[in-house]
Amino acid sequence: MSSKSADHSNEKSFLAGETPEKDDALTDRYIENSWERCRDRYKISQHSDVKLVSLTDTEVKERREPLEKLLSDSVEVFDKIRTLSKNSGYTVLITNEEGVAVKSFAESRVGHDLVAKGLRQGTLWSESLVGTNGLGTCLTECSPVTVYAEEHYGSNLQNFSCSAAPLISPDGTPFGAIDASTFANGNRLGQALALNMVCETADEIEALVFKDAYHNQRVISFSVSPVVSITKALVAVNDSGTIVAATTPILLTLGCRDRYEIVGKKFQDVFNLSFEQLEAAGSGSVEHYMQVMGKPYKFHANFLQNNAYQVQNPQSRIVTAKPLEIDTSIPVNTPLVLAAGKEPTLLKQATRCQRIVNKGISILLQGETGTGKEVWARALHESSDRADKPFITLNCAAIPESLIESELFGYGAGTFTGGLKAGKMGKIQASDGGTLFLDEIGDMPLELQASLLRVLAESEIIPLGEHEAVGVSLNVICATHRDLKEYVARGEFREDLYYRISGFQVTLPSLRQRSDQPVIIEKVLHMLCLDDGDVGHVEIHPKAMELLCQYRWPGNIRQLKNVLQYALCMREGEMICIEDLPDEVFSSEQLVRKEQDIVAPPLRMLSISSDSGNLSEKEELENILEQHRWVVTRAAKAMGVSRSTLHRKIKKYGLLSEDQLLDH
Ligand SMILES: Nc1ncnc2c1ncn2[C@@H]1O[C@H](COP(=O)(O)OP(=O)(O)OP(=O)(O)O)[C@@H](O)[C@H]1O
Repeated sequence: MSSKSADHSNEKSFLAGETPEKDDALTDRYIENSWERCRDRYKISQHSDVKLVSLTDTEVKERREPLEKLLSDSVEVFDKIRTLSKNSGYTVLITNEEGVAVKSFAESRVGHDLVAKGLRQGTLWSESLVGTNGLGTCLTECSPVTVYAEEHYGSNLQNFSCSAAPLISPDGTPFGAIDASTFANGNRLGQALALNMVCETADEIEALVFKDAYHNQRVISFSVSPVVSITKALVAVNDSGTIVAATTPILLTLGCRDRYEIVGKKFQDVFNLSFEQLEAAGSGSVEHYMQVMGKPYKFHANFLQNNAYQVQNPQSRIVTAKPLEIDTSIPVNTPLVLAAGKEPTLLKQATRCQRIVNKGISILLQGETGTGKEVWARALHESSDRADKPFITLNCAAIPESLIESELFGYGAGTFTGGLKAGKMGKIQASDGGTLFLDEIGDMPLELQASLLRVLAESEIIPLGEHEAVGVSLNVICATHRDLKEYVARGEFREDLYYRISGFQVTLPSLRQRSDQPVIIEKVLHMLCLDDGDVGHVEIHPKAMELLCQYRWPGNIRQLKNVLQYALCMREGEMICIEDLPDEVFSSEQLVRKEQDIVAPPLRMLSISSDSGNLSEKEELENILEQHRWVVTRAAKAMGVSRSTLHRKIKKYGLLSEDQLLDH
C-alpha cells in the first residue's frame, strides 16, 4: 500500500513494503470535519441535491495549462491506473488545486455512465461548492480520503463511491488531486483498493515532480532493500548539507507530522549519515540503522543524484514543481505568513497564495466580519510583484449604491453638478499597476457587476461622461462575508462574475475556529502596546486568557482588538486580569461550548478558580489565601484578579482584618 493511505501508526511499513491497515477512525474524522464545514462554513443544506458546476472548455484549458507538462511526463504512471480503470469500471479524474477536473479516464461502460452523471472533465469538485466529496475533501484535508455513498453531503452524490489522493508538490502543498470513482454497491472493499491505487499513483507523481524540481541538487533515496535503489522515499539536500525538501513517503516513514521536522535541518544530523559514506558506496547503497519513533530501523540509502548545487534553472521543467528556497527556513516572516499567525489552515493557504499571487489568478476572500480579509488582501499585495504600486480599497457596502459607479470608474470634468470641476479619477484607474481590493463585493449592484465584468475582461475603462477608453493593468482581490453562491442561486450575483473573481478562494476562519487563539491574542495585544508607544511587556493572566479563548467572538479579531484596548486601559499593573475584561466576554450566550467542556463553569467564578468544585467562593478564597500564606499580591496573581478586588472579597466575607494581611 502507498504511504499516503497509511496512518502514522503504520507508516514505517511503507519502506518495508507491508500493507498497513486502513485507519477507519482517521477517515471518519475527515468525513465528520467535512460535514461540519459544509454545515457551518459553506452553509450547504443537508439532504438536498448539490449543483455540479461545469467549466467551459476554455476555462478548463486555462486550468490544465500549468499541469500540461506534468500530464505528458506522467503518461506511464497514468497508464497503469488508466488500464485498471478500464477493466474495473472506475472513472479516474485528475484535478488542479481548485478541484477542477482537468483530465479524466472513463473507458469502461460503467465509466461512460459515470461521465453522464457529471464525473467528467470540466466539473468543479471544490468542497465549498459541492460539499463532502472525494476530490474536494482530499484537497481541503490535504490527505487521501474515501467518501463512500451516503458520506457525501449532497443527496445526488450518494450513489457514488470515491477515493482520492492529493498530488503534493515539493513544498508540501497540493497542486491537484487524483480520484477513482464508481457507483457505490454496498461493498466498501473495492474502494479500499481504489484508495490504494490512487495513493500509489500520487506517490509516483510526487517523486517524479520532486526529482525534476531538484534535478540539480543531491537527492537521496531510501529503501528497505539493497536491490531496490529507486523509491518514492526521497530527500533533497543543498550544497551546505541542509535538507531542502522531502517526499511524503519518507516523512511518513520517519513519523514526521510536519515536514519541517526534517526540512531545514542538516542531513547528517537527521540521518546520522555522511555524504562521504554515500559516495564511498558508489552505485551501491549504504546499509544504515536509525531510531524511528524510539525503535532501531534498518534502511538502505543511496544517491539518486549527486549533483552539487548549480544556479537554479529558472524555468522549472515541470511547472508545478518549483523548488522553493523558503523550504530551508520556514517559518519565514513573509507578509502572508505573518497574517496567517500559527493557524495551520492559513499557513497552508499562505503557501498556496504565495505560489499564485503573480499568476493573474483572481482571489476571493471569504470570512465573517473582522476575520482579517483586508489584512490578508494587503499581505497578498505586499507579496506580489505589484508591492511598490498602490493598494486601493473600495468597500461596496460602505457607500451608497448610487456612488459606487463613480467611485470605481471616476468621471470626467463637468459630468456631475456638484461633482469635482476637474473630474475625478476612479479607484480602478488609481489602482493601475497595483491592487484593487473590492470589499463586500456581494453588495455590488447587479448593473455594475456587468460593467466590472467587462473591465476585468478588457482591462480598460471609460470614465463616466468620457468617450476615450483608458487601459489599466488590473489586479482585483474581492472579499465578502456573504454566501455568494447563494446570491448566484437567487439571481442576485452574476454567475459569470462569480467565476471570474473566484479563481482561488481563501476562507479566513472565525476567531473561535482558530486553533492559534492565544497566539493571535498575544499578537494583537503586542500590536496595541506598540501603537500606544508602550514597549514594556504586558501579560495576560492565564485565567483571563482561558476566558478569552472560550468566548465566541462574533466580531472576530476586530472585536478582540476592542476588548484588549479596553483591558489595557483598565489594568492596574503589567498584567491583564479577568476583572479588566469588559462585560461582553462574560456573556454566557457567547461562550463556545467545547466538547470536553459541555458544562461551563459559572463565569465570574473563574476569577476564583476554574476547578472550584462544590466549594463556596468563601472557602475557595480561604484556600488560596492559605496556599499563599495570606500574601495578597501572590494570591491575587494566582486568582487572576487585582489586589483591590481581592481586598474587596476578603472584606465581603469578613475573612481577616486588613492588618492581618501581608499586602506585598
Ligand atoms: N492576523 C491579524 N493579526 C493582527 N490583527 C489582525 C489580523 N487580522 C485582522 N486583524 C485586525 O482586525 C481588524 C479587522 O481586520 P480586517 O478589516 O482585515 O477584517 P475584515 O475581515 O476585512 O472585516 P470586514 O469584513 O468587516 O471588512 C483590523 O483592525 C485588523 O488590523
